[in-house]
Amino acid sequence: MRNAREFNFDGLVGPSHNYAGLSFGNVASFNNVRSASNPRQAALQGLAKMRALAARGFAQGLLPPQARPNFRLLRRLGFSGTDADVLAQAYRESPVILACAYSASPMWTANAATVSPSADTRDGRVHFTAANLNNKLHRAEEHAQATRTLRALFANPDRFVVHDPLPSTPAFGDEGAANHTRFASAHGAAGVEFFVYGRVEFDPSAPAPAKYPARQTLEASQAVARLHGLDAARTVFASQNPDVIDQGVFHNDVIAVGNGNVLFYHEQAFANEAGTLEALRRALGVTGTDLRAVRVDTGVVPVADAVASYLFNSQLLSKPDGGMALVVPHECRETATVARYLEQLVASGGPIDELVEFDLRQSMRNGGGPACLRLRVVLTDEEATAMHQGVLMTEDLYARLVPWVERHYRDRVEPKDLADPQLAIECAAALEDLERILGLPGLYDLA
Ligand SMILES: NCCC[C@H](NC(=O)CCC(=O)O)C(=O)O
Repeated sequence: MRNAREFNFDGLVGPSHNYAGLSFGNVASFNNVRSASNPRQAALQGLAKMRALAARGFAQGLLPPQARPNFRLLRRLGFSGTDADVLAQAYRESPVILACAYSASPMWTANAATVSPSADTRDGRVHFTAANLNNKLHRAEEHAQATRTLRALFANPDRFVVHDPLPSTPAFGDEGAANHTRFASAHGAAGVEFFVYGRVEFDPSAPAPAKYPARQTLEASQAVARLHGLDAARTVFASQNPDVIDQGVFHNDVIAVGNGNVLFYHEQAFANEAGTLEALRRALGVTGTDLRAVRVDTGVVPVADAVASYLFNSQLLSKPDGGMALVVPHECRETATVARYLEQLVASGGPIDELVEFDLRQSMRNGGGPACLRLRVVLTDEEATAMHQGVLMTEDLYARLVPWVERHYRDRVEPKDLADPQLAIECAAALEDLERILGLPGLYDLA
């Protein structure tokens, strides 16, 4: 077994962070529509989490924001003239399309890609597939920059492969790592990759939600597993429970999280709980490991409280000196059932023995918790050395990014501000500076 660590790449929140209510099926996004956002605070909250986890010895990096507004999208949809004309016309004729072009949604990097570490893949390289996110207009073009960014960071072809996204059609709806979990006895050991889907395109009799969209299909998950060269005996596909999708669980990472040999999940997470656990046990058995399932019952935490608090949208981190920490948002303390449950959880003598709490309210109000904000990439020491180093979180990088945020970010953005051509100019200036800070010239294709 190779020595490997799990790197968490958090999305650096972009300067256009706003609340546009774009995600039907995501309760927080809908509830906060058109309220004023604070992009500066959002970015600082995210950076504080990255810094704190890095300071504790967890391997931490970041993924840069994307260029906004997306002028290419606006022009393709027929808005024309100078940049200022395009913004004015879009605001007049379709403010919602303008909001889509301005969304800072790439901050939720769990949706950037699915990642398979080299210990799991046939060719021994780390495989990435950028998610097409085709369910929502404001996210459907993220894959272009996500692919470009991943190829810039993980450029060495002997160690890394960044696949093109799957076809952007409903049959291959792909939301990346938000519906993907990896289990292994240790990060560097061969593991089990677990894909959870919300519907099956070519089997109309398969379970599917009635009210809200299922964003991930089985066909997409299978294609990613094929592309990454995963071993069928160590790959599990499971159906999400369609009833919880209809209660606001738009990704599996709102109701389950896994790490090491631990699955922390809600009793209602899967369409077939017993069958899913059995499949995971069998696959982990191939690696000589036992599954430890930590189940939360509906009677203890109702689904609505799990959705409101984002209990399961937590990061489950193996601590350098043993044990696991659960990284939760403040909202968990404010939800009585969840607060009570968590106290008992860490005192229970089980695998999760510590809580780490962060204020991520700016992101939470759009339905993004600690787990949404990070992409996990397990890297061996050699792979870690081969990647671009400028995005790894250090005290020095933190000290450069805080003043960068303070220089470029507004502390208030309301829907009407998206019509202000000055905001677009500020966003462009921020990214121009960021390319320099991260040592990534040409990261953005702004032509
Ligand atoms: N993994 C968390 C993703 C949250 C994201 N929210 C949003 O896009 C809300 C954007 C808005 O409504 O302005 C989503 O639903 O995909």
